[in-house]
Amino acid sequence: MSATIIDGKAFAAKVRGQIAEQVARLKAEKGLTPGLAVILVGEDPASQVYVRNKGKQTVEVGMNSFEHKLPADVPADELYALIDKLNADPAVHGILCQFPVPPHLSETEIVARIDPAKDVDGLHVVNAGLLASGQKAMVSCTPLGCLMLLRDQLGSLSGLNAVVVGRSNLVGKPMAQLLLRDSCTVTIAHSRTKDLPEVCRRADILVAAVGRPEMIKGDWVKPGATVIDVGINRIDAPERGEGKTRLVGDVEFGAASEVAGAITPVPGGVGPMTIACLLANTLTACCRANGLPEPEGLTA
Ligand SMILES: Nc1nc(=O)c2c([nH]1)NC[C@@H]1CN(c3ccc(C(=O)N[C@@H](CCC(=O)O)C(=O)O)cc3)C=[N+]21
Repeated sequence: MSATIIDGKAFAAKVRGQIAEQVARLKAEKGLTPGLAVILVGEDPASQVYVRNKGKQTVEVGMNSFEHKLPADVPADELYALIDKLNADPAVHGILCQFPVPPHLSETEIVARIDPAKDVDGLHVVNAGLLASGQKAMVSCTPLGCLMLLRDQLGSLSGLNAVVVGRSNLVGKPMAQLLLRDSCTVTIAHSRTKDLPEVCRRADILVAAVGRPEMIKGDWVKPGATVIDVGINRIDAPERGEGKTRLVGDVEFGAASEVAGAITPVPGGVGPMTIACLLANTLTACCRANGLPEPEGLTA
């Protein structure tokens, strides 16, 4: 038996199409253009690529993209002054500071400085609290993207056993909250979990977000389960030639896809959904800021 491969790239393109339609309507009917500000500190090459892709896709769906590049040694005060300015700017509906930042800056303090209503990463404690207490929040892009893929694949998630491996504030914890909200029975597991393979084997929905290449083995997967692989790990690929690398997930894809009912690949799975949901969150923030109804099909 071979699993359905969930095409996150195609699904993300569809979501971006829906966003573009709603952005066009917002412009025509209300004269509003959603705006996303992205702050990049320093010149990390991988971050530069991500930020460029985000900017490109933001413009493609008809939104305004504001990029702010700061030197690696920017004093914290200057960064905060920029965030304050963006918080106060009515043309900016979403603010994202690309992580990681240089060690003299604190990610926690940066996130705390962003207006929760503009926190399209969903990292502010106010958003974490709103989500946990079942209220309207900004939800982290990656878990939101995973939820969209799961709903598309399974329809109702009600009553299913979901196991989330990983407990980060960015993915594991908000993912668990969203699954709980969709009436799953949720287990949050992690690297210290006793009998992790056994816990994973009980999962109808298995979300892997540990950041360790191919840690989740094929025989940890329940036959027919839906597997969402959040990991994006670059590993050496000497078989492709000297010095070459390739991307793998947190799941041993080959073996798992023999057992699972459906599985996301890496690349082409969750990654593209993360950026699509960043745009979705920016549209949502714009609607909320202007007292308009929530965009359709793009929120948790
Ligand atoms: N404040 C903040 N928020 C973030 O959401 C954030 C961040 N900082 N820092 C870096 C990570 C990483 N991240 C990715 C988004 C999309 C892909 C993606 O689209 N990946 C493609 C291609 C990957 C490739 O070819 O390199 C795929 O999986 O198919 C990957 C990684 C968002 N991040």
